Amino acid sequence: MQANVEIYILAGFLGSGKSTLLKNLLIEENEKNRKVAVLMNELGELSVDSGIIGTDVSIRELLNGCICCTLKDEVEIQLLMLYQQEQPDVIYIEATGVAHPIEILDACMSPVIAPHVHVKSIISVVDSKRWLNRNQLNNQLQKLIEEQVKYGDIILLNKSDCVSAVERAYIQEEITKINTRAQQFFTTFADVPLTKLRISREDMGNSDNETVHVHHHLHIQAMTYQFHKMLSKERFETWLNSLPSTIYRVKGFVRFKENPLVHVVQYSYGAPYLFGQKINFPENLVLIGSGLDKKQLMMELSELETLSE
Ligand SMILES: Nc1nc2c(ncn2[C@@H]2O[C@H](COP(=O)(O)OP(=O)(O)OP(=O)(O)O)[C@@H](O)[C@H]2O)c(=O)[nH]1
Repeated sequence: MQANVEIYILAGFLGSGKSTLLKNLLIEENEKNRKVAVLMNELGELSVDSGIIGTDVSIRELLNGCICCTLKDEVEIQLLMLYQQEQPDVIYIEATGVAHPIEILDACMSPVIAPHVHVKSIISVVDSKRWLNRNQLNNQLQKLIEEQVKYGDIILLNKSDCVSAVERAYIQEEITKINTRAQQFFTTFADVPLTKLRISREDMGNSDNETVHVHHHLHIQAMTYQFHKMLSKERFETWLNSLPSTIYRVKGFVRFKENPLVHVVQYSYGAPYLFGQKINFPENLVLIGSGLDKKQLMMELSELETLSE
């Protein structure tokens, strides 16, 4: 069976250095002979020099919209196509500067593609100078920059050449207050070896019907559950309605005993939505949240299957 494709999400505010980082990573991947694909949410940002990055990089661009909102479905299609047609070892996703990390992860973890990918980390690139001056931005953008930091697994404090040593210490202190767990690196022109960005994965169990794709270090986590049996609709709805607020998203396909149709499950920040449809999809569920108690959730879902027998 084909191994799960690694995914790295490159997030960070406008002009922070995402494309610079991507170029560095592609050069290094080329030296390592790994097969790489790139999903970009921007036009013409990457000047593709195949002499440097190699010719074996599949680049897909998602234009005219944002991958974390209007182009979410497009992300799913592109990832699936890359997985099926190119079979890369790794996919780098460069989001726009205004994309929110949770929404990007949501877009990558569609129930169809989730079983085949492994989101290794969200790398948030911060423009150090911009960080210091962020109060010049409107409240919404300030919040976004802080959320990009809050949900990053690895934070590159880039453009460190533009700030003093004292400022660097101050930035580090501020960033640590917002995100205590992320690894931080000061960089100039996003120069950081790939090995520092690869955090090892810790799987949570290995049973047949569960796969965990995101490392426990990740602040926003995702998990996939594969159903093998039909459920009681009532029990499932009760479970869905009892989820804690730390679970932001649940989505997937479920089959109920009471109804022959596969049901699409959509749950976003507390609001559940179920509807039957005639197309068949693999019956699995993706959950996204922070501090997911994966073992507990696995148990609850498994119980829903057995109790519905
Ligand atoms: N001085 C300095 N400039 C940098 C550094 N890193 C990147 N730049 C420059 O900053 C500009 C923006 O860098 P990009 O890599 O395009 O940033 P981006 O995050 O992809 O930008 P958007 O796609 O617009 O969001 C470019 O002109 C880079 O050459 C750095 O560490 N120091």
